Amino acid sequence: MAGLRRRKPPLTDAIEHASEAVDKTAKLEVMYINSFKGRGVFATSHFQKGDFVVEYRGELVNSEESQRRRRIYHVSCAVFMFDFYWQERTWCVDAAQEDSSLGRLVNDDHKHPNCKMKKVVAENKPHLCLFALRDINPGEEITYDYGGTDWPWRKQVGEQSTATESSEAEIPSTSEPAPQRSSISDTQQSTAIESSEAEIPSTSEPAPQRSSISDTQHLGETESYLLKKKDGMMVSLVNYTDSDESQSPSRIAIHDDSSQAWSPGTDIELKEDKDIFPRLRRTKSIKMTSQIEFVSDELFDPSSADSGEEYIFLKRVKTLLALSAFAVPPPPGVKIEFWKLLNNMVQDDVYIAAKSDVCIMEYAMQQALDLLVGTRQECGVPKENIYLFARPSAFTCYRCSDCLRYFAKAFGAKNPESLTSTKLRKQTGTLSQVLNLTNTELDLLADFLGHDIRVHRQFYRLPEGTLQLAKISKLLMALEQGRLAELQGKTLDDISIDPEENVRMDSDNETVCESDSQEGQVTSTQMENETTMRDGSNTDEASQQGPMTPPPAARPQTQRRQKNRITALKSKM
Ligand SMILES: C[S@@+](CC[C@H](N)C(=O)[O-])C[C@H]1O[C@@H](n2cnc3c(N)ncnc32)[C@H](O)[C@@H]1O
Repeated sequence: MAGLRRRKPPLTDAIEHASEAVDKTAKLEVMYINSFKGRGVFATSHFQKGDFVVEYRGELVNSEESQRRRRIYHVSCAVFMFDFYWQERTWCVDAAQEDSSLGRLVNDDHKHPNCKMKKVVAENKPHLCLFALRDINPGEEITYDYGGTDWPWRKQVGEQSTATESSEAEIPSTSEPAPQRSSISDTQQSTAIESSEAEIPSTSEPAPQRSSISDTQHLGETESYLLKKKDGMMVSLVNYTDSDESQSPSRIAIHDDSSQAWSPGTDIELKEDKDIFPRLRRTKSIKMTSQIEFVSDELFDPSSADSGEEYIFLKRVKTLLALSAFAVPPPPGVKIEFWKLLNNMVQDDVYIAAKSDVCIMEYAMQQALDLLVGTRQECGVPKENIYLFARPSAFTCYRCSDCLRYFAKAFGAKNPESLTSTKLRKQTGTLSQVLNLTNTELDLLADFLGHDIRVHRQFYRLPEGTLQLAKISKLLMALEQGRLAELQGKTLDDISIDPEENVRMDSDNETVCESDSQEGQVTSTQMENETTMRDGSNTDEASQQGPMTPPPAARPQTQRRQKNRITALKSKM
C-alpha cells in the first residue's frame, strides 16, 4: 500500500507523458482482437483507479480544418477525429495518421468502460488523456465511452437478408479467430485473450448483422419507430430522446448496408417539406461542459460523475457546420446545376469522391455528367431521385455490378461470367496482399471496394508468415552482399518491406547469379509453380509491385535466386 501511495500524481504523470509525446509502452500493449473490432490496447501491468493511462495523441487542428478534413477523409479515417471544446472554441485531435501511438487504438465500451477521457492542458496546449475509472488488471482491455448513441457496433440493424451479391458471398463466418498478440506464442495468446474477453462482456457481443438482440435495446437512448430496407439502405426512423434533441422530433438514420463497410451511423434531419439534407458523418465528439483547472491532484477524481466533463454529441452544431459547408459556391468551371445536384446527393463515397475531385474532372467527363443531369427529365427520372446515375421511373440508381455484367455481355467477352464486380474486387484484394499496407490503407482499400472490415483484415493482408519470409530473405541478401551493417540492431519487425524497393546488385552478384542459374537450373514449369500464389494468381505481375522488386535487367535471375531461397527456407520451416 505504501508503494501505491507514493505513485506519481496522475495529472503530473499525464502532463509529462503528453509533453514528451510518449506512451506507457511498458504497461500497455496493442493486440489484435478480432476482424470485427480490429486492434485494441491492453494493460500489461496494474493501473490504480485515477491513474493516467494513455493520451489520445494526434494532430491538434481547429474546427475549420477539422471540417475540411472530414469532408475529404474516408469514413475509416474520420472515425479517428475527436472534437472537444477548449477556450470557448471547438478543436479536434486528428489521429487518423497511423503512427505507433496507443491512444488512437483504444476501443469503445459505453456500458462498462474502465477509463474516462479528460482534457489536460500542458504547455498551454490541450491534450486528451484517458484516466482509469477503476483499478485495471493486467490483461484487461483499455476502453472508454466514445459518447453518443449510434455507433454502428453498438446497435443492431436487423437481418440483412437482401445483402448485395458480393457481401453475401464474401463475409466470412462469424466464428472469429481468437485475438492475437503478435509477439507472443500461441499458448500465451489464447490465455491472454480468454481472460480479457471474459472480463469484458461487450467484446463477446455478436457482430451487428448477425444479432438476435432487438433494435430497441441497441438503439440506446433512442426508440426505433421504423426499421426497414429501402433501396439498399437500412432506414430507421427514430425519435431521439436526448434532451438537446427535443426540438427535432423526426430523424432518419441511414446505414448503407450495400457497402458492408462499418461507418459511423448517420443522421439526417427531416425538414417539413421532406427535403433530404446531405448525410453527415458522425465522429467522436467530446464536449467539455466546464473547464477544469488541474491545479491540484486532490481535486481530480475522474471517476466522479460530476467531474465536469461529459461526452455529448453536438448534433445540432454539426448539422449547421455541415450545411454551411455545402453553401460554398461551385469551383470555377463547375456548372451550378451539377454542384447543386452533388450537394443534394446522399453523402456516400461517390459523392465524396466527386465533390473533392470535381476540380480535376476532365472536360469530357464533365460533359458526360452535364448530359446525364440535363436529360434526366427527358429520360423519365423522377425529380425526387437523388442519384446521379439514376434509373428512369425509379428512385434507385444503376449499380456498378449490373453495368459490368451488361457490358461484359454486350461487348462479346469470351467468358462474361468471369467479369463480375465480385471477381474484380477479389482480384484487387488478392493482389493487394503483396503490398505491406498499413491498417488505414487497408481500411481505405477495402472500403473503396465495398468489403466488410472483417473480410479485409483477413484476406487483404499478406499472411504474417509470408512477410516474415520476405524479411528473412532481405536479411540473407544483405548478408550475402556484405550489407549486414545496414540492418544492425534491427529486429525482424524493424525491417520494412517496401514494395517499390529495388534489390541492390553489385558485380559479385553477377557471379552468384550465374552460378545460381547453373547449379539450380529450374524448368519453366517449376518456375511457374513457384510463382503461383496460394489463391492461384500469378505473382509475375505482383512481384513487379511487390516486395524487393529487382531492376528490370536483373529481374529473372534475382527472382529465381530469391525463389530458390524462399523454397529452401520453406522446406526448413
Ligand atoms: C479509434 S478506432 C479504435 C482502434 C481500432 N479497433 C483499430 O483497430 O484501428 C475506432 C474503430 O474501432 C472499432 N471499434 C471501437 N470500439 C469498438 C467496439 N466496442 N466494438 C467493435 N468495434 C469497435 C470500430 O471499427 C471503430 O471505427
